[in-house]
Amino acid sequence: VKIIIRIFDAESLSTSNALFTPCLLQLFGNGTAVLRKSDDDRAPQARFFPPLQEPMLLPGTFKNKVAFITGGGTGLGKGMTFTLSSLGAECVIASRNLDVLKATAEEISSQTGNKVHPVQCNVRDPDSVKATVDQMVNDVGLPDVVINNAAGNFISPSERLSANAWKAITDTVLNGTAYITLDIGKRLIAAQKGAAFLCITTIYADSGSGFVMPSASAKAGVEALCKSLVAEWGRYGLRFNIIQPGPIKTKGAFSRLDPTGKFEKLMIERIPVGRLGTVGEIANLAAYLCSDYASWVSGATIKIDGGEYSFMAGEFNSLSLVTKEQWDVMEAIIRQTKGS
Ligand SMILES: CCC/C=C/C=C/C(=O)SCCNC(=O)CCNC(=O)[C@H](O)C(C)(C)COP(=O)(O)OP(=O)(O)OC[C@H]1O[C@@H](n2cnc3c(N)ncnc32)[C@H](O)[C@@H]1OP(=O)(O)O
Ligand SMILES: NC(=O)C1=CN([C@@H]2O[C@H](COP(=O)(O)OP(=O)(O)OC[C@H]3O[C@@H](n4cnc5c(N)ncnc54)[C@H](OP(=O)(O)O)[C@@H]3O)[C@@H](O)[C@H]2O)C=CC1
Repeated sequence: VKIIIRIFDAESLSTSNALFTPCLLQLFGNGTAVLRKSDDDRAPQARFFPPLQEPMLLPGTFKNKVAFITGGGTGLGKGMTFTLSSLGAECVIASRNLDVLKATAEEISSQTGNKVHPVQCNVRDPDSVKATVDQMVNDVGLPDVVINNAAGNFISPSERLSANAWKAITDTVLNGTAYITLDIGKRLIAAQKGAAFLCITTIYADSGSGFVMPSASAKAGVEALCKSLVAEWGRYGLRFNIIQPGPIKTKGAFSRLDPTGKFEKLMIERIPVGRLGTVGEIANLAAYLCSDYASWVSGATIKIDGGEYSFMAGEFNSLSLVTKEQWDVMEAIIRQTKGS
């Protein structure tokens, strides 16, 4: 990309045509205008990749199973709860806002006919976690499925973060996952009961990411926690897997990560599939990983991001935004070049 900018900056290409402006964003903006048929929220190729949302597993896959989902009242957690409940699970959803949990539980159980239990829980507080798990054990017993989905996040330059901002995110994401996993795990081990654990992290758990530094640090820690327990707790009948979603337009995430709405377009431009992911797509993958069809899957980390991570990783992948006319110009320059 740097090469192209230099080329377009060259005097030999001096022109008023905006296509040759020496500005990365403008270059990409023009490329996008070419790619986009309209100003909707999908690129044209998205028509090849329709999001199928309905539960894909067989009805009854989770019959007689209990699933515990943190953050199950909203967004992806709500979607996973709906799918598991549709497939027969009795779900327990836990987060801080009991009114939201109650509304979600009512909505889902009325659609699926299976009970959903709302339990207030602050995963940052180990005593609250213990009380929540006590209540679940009392109401429905120990879970067969545990999904660590609750999270906190917001974009901010790291130099603006207070110690408490770091703590709010890392306590929720990393410590919260640890408190839930240790509490439920110990009880499962004592009861000699197997279970499938799933952690929802994100694609930047691998790479780190500026402007969400506490979240990136905590999500990487969650992945290390999971992978450690794959090895250590397999002998107790416990398996652990990780889903790394790319961008999915939930209110919780996008209100904090794209507060002006300007970033969404940029995300779609770098997603090869040409659209954001959907809640139903995450829910189907989660259901599979937590089902007995995935009994032999432990220690898997699955990216579900429409190819965004690969796109961002490749040095020259942004060239996919260069138009045919721009390629004609560049090819001519390259072919004229002789020697080094
Ligand atoms: C796009 C592809 C990849 C996407 C990945 C997505 C990952 C996600 O995790 S999305 C999930 C988003 N959902 C949530 O965050 C839901 C829960 N969030 C919250 O409850 C809040 O946003 C928060 C995390 C801030 C926690 O709220 P709480 O009421 O407990 O804390 P506060 O007292 O409000 O804040 C704690 C300290 O953080 C400072 N702070 C808050 N917002 C900002 C900000 N925008 N910039 C800088 N600092 C902020 C706040 O001032 C507090 O610090 P202090 O003043 O020092 O006490
Ligand atoms: N949407 C996206 O683009 C992506 C999301 N993710 C991950 O997906 C998961 C779900 O995010 P999403 O659905 O988008 O966002 P939401 O904000 O809807 O979900 C976060 C949930 O966590 C709960 N939560 C937050 N803090 C606590 C706490 N201290 N104790 C208990 N529960 C808490 C919230 O409920 P309450 O406020 O009631 O406590 C909320 O239900 C997260 O792990 C996120 O990191 C990963 C990649 C991309």
